[in-house]
Amino acid sequence: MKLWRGPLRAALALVLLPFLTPASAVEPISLGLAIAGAAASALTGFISYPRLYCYFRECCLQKHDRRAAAALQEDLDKKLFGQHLVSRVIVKAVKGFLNNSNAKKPLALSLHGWTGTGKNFVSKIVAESIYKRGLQSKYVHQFVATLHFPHAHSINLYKDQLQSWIRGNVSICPRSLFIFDEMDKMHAGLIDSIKPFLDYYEFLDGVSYQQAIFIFLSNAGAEKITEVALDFWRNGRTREDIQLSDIQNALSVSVFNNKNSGFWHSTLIDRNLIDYFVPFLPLEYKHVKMCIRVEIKSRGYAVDEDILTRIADEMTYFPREERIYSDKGCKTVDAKLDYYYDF
Ligand SMILES: Nc1ncnc2c1ncn2[C@@H]1O[C@H](COP(=O)(O)OP(=O)(O)OP(=O)(O)O)[C@@H](O)[C@H]1O
Repeated sequence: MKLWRGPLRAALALVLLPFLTPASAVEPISLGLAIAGAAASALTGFISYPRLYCYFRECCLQKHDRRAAAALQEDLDKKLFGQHLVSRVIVKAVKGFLNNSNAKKPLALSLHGWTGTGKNFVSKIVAESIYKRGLQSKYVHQFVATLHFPHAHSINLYKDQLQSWIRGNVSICPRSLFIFDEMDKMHAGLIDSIKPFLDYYEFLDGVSYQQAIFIFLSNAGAEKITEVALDFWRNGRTREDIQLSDIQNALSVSVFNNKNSGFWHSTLIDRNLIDYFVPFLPLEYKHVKMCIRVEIKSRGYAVDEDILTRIADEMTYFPREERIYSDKGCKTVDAKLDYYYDF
């Protein structure tokens, strides 16, 4: 209870002072001064205990980093389906980074995969593991290429804006999280403007970026990932046999050479500033069913197995002959539920 001693004692003095002193002995001025002093002392005591203060108000570096790493593992294990590589890489990368007080560069993760396979979902889980308010946190910043950087002719303006947004936000909070969605729709060259922030500099103009986290999301490379997954399937090997080394190099090369990737010939890849390329495997029928089940439960309804199967059957699957992978992943599951359940 050491934490409380300072502010508590001051607050107690504030309340008890008029009762402990004979009424006649307390002049209005000294009473006023005493009250002001006690209030100030209580306030400074309160503010000087960051943990307590941050319990009520959001702070940079809010969660204890070890707790954040444990929460991340737990959430991914519980909520993410069919992505053994993702869970493994994200937990290792984020945990290692959060626990390293001497990081030489910010953490940069590039998430790739088919639509609806969980890239945004995982970014949200990462954000929530670090900041209680997750994506709503003032230290988490999300950019969507088609929304924030729509015009090719404004690329120089976007480069300046992007740099000053990042510089400004990291100056306020070193443990800022930046999420770039739709990288495959970003104009080539734009993302290179943030290269200095991802590099191994201790300080740039007095600001250190070494505690920041950058996450890039993209559909680029999805074909490559599917190719590997299909190869395993056709050779009778399980999905869980796929190792990161079976995909990662081919993925980074394909993203680098893909004119529509936003990373086309990017110096971020060229200079090895992306720490991990994280492959999201296409989701199978059984994973779609798991998503539907979660969605039904989250709406507070009893699971009707017939409806669940019907919705999963309605989704479309590829390749045309084998029909193994959902072409929308788990996207649109919630919309289909609205049709079957009379909410
Ligand atoms: N692997 C998964 N495990 C559990 N739920 C998932 C998974 N993938 C997707 N979902 C569910 O589907 C929703 C949509 O997925 P999400 O937005 O993460 O897809 P995405 O990969 O970002 O797609 P896009 O490339 O189109 O942006 C999620 O909010 C989540 O509810």
